[in-house]
Amino acid sequence: MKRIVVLISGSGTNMQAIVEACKAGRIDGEVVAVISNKPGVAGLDKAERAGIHTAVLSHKDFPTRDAYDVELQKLVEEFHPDVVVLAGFMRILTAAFAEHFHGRMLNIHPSLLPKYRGINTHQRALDSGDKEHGVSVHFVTEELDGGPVILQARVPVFAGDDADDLQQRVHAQEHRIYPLVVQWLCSGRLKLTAKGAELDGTLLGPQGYAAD
Ligand SMILES: Nc1nc2c(c(=O)[nH]1)N[C@@H](CN(C=O)c1ccc(C(=O)N[C@@H](CCC(=O)O)C(=O)O)cc1)CN2
Ligand SMILES: NCC(=O)N[C@@H]1O[C@H](COP(=O)([O-])[O-])[C@@H](O)[C@H]1O
Repeated sequence: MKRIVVLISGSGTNMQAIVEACKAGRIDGEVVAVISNKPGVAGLDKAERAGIHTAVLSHKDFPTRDAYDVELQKLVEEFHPDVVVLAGFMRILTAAFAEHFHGRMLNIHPSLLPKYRGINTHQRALDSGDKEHGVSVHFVTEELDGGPVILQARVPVFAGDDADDLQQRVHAQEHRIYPLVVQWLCSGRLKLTAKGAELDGTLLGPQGYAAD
């Protein structure tokens, strides 16, 4: 049973999907802690209702990004994680933090990477007139949203959509694919090697696993 620590900054619906998958036996793991950089967010309530230890470490209490990440790394390690999951965690992590958890830290990003790294992805897709949008799960490296992509899911963009419409459509796919990838990592099927992301020993393409 792998130990999973989830980092959040907001509503925590992806964290909840992973917790539910663990409890249902679809992930060979247990979420042992949920840590937020923001106090009072709904994701903390969701975790507490699920009986999961929560902690808040506010970046506003630290003079630099490096100082924050040193403390965040100590806090995360208190729970002896096998896997660290970023689930709407809205802080850019330092190279030292990313390296410390190299190969065992995942992120979910609301775009079809490499398109739209960073934030505000739904509006950017709308502004570009994209007819397709989606979500990517990737390993976390120093390069922001640049780590090897593991799995993507696509959603259509309809005329009249606004950013909230896209967010809801993307969220539904996130809750479907993130638990899958977390299980691949927990079960040992997924590894980050010098060649990139490998699933069952097969190197994944630049946009991750392709079912067909
Ligand atoms: N070194 C890395 N850090 C992080 C990665 C990563 O791949 N490498 N993924 C992000 C998650 N993310 C998008 O998926 C993301 C989160 C936050 C930001 C950002 O610009 N944050 C600002 C603050 C924004 C805010 O508070 O609303 C900042 O940190 O100054 C961009 C992308 C997590 N970290
Ligand atoms: N750049 C990171 C980013 O924007 N991540 C996005 O934040 C949301 C968190 O929702 P949740 O808190 O309900 O899981 C998710 O849509 C995730 O893709």
